[in-house]
Amino acid sequence: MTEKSAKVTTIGTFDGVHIGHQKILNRVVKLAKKRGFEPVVLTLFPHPRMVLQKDDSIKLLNTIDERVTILKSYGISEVVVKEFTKEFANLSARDYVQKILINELNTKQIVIGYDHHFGKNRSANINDLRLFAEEFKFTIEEISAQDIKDVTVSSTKIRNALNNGQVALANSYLGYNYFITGKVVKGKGLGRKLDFPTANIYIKEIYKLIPADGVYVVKSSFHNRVVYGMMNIGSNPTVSGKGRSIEVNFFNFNETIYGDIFKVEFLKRLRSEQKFENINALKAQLKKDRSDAQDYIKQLNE
Ligand SMILES: Cc1cc2nc3c(=O)[nH]c(=O)nc-3n(C[C@H](O)[C@H](O)[C@H](O)COP(=O)(O)O)c2cc1C
Ligand SMILES: Nc1ncnc2c1ncn2[C@@H]1O[C@H](COP(=O)(O)OP(=O)(O)O)[C@@H](O)[C@H]1O
Repeated sequence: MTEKSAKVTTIGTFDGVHIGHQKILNRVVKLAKKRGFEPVVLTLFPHPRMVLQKDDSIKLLNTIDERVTILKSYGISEVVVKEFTKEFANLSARDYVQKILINELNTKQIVIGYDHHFGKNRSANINDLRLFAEEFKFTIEEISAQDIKDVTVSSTKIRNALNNGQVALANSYLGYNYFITGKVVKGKGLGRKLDFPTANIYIKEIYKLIPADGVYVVKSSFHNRVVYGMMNIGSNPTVSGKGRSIEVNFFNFNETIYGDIFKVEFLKRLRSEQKFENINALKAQLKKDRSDAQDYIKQLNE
């Protein structure tokens, strides 16, 4: 068997991979380059709360596939996703370090926050890690309390912003536009009658956070061409819709896209969802929404 390449490893959930996380990733990438090692992230999935408290109300900013893609886009060469099971939660701190960080990954340097806890019941801390570092011959780069305090963003703040519809604020914390990824499915077939066909987006991951109900300016791409549009999230009260749907009317676009996968980015919130007197009133509002959205896009591209 060939020797595994040496790694600089950081560990965490990194939900959202926001600008605070990006600082840590940059440090990992830089250190790895300096020492000729590979920059690696070890991340756990599902979220411990989903497993230990069987909490399926928990919402995350990224699906696990999105998390891996975004982490790699910041220069991480390998993302190791460890399935968080009850057995995993029961690993002693020592077994976790020896089996996973050393034997599996060949970690030579760990980049970690001063307040990181690990192992069964999260009982071990950075001081324990220092003892393991001597035994297993790796070094530790600690991210200090001050460095962590300097970053005022958090995954929780971003979740709160999105739950309030504040997508522009969320985007400023994320350092990229918040997005969803889903498949185009059949809707009620009313959109085309309104002259506003809408692609209904189905997201299979129930733990993905969907921003607050309302109307948003969005951006996507189709065969490498940028397409803009307007999205409604809600229950379509005017046409007595049931359940929550996510639908986009793309501008200057006329394609049948059922079954296609779309990544859709949120740019700006336009308004709340409303119940209109009748279909004509809804249609008039949709015309105004399109005009507002296009004004915004024009200004964006100036
Ligand atoms: C940008 C946009 C805004 C919308 N706003 C509302 C709204 O405020 N109230 C409402 O009842 N429906 C709203 N709708 C949803 C329409 O009622 C919906 O597109 C129509 O019912 C077609 O549904 P279908 O795609 O399932 O056929 C909106 C749709 C879009 C694309
Ligand atoms: N500009 C457009 N924006 C969104 N979807 C479009 C557009 N032009 C054509 N389509 C197609 O029309 C479908 C939506 O039509 P619609 O009448 O709203 O029916 P349904 O909601 O039942 O699918 C989309 O899934 C897509 O395949």
